[in-house]
Amino acid sequence: MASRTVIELDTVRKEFGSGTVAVEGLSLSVREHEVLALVGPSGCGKSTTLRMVNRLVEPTSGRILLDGEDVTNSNPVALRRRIGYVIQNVGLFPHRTVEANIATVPGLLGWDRRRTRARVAELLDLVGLPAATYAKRYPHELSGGERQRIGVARALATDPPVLLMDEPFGAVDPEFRRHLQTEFQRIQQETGTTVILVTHDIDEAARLGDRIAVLSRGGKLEQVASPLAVLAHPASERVRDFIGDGAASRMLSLARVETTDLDGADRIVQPAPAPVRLGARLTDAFEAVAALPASAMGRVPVVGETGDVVGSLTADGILGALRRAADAAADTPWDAPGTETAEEPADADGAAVTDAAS
Ligand SMILES: Nc1ncnc2c1ncn2[C@@H]1O[C@H](COP(=O)(O)OP(=O)(O)OP(=O)(O)O)[C@@H](O)[C@H]1O
Repeated sequence: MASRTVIELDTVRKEFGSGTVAVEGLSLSVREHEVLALVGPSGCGKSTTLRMVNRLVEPTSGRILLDGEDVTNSNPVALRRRIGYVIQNVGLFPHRTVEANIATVPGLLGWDRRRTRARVAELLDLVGLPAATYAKRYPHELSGGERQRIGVARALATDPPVLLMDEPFGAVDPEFRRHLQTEFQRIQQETGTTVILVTHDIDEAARLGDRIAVLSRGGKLEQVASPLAVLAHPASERVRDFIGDGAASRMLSLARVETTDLDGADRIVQPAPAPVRLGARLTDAFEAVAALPASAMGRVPVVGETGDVVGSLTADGILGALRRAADAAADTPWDAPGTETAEEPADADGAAVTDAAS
């Protein structure tokens, strides 16, 4: 899967005046349309890394390229218009309405009133807060989760190709957090925005990230790989420590039931129990097997898209599926450390080939 590099960090270092080295020799590239989750223990340099991309923090050395252009040569204000930024406590202007908050960057760009109003309504719709109810409210008239969504809408106002998110769901309770994560996934898939998401929560990273970059103290890159590869094959003891317990159960929620995991449908004991779907998450398949009555002999029917029974699955089959997924993750070539800055394949015109439907 070849994809264009949108952001490239090239041996970036940040030493603060205090002598603290927050980031050391970090090289990392972010591909178009992907969500790269940046994780690691507290103080490892995640926020500093993010803030160097939009020049809220200047790197001490190294280069950061946005679409091939060194950001240190860009006008910081113009740069920030190309990069949306969402932080944990949102930072909405308290004395401005929701509409005026979202219209901040369009206002700076001199959009006319009609265009701005239409865009605000569109964005409110996108984040599930209808303009008729919310446009004229002030931030203090919103719940924490609603404020968070307005923060996302504001960051997306001028349709920036890149969105930086720093613990965007950190301040909300776990149940609502889950809801916001699902909403974020929908919005990201709809807009195709390239995202760097900082989180200290490995579950959030595994759920939302196309790839996970694990940093250790001093902003050192320990591993960058798909969530399954990080969970199944942690590249170092530090990554293993960061993941903590429960890697296998996390993997269950990432891997899916495939045809190769199934036995024949003829082994299903009648009356057949409720089936699971081909492509279901292994967690769901596992729950279905665990809930079987003794008479089912530990075997659940599996149905295809049309609802036809295509085979049967047991707990052994689920374990096999887990191993298969872990092996496949180890074989994914673009996850291999050190290939991050590899040349992109080029088409006949020399332009980078992207997998985006354009
Ligand atoms: N402006 C600053 N001046 C001096 N040191 C700083 C500054 N900002 C961050 N640091 C230090 O740099 C290191 C990395 O901080 P950073 O905020 O990037 O970490 P983080 O991984 O985002 O942490 P957390 O998960 O706790 O938010 C820390 O040791 C921090 O104290």
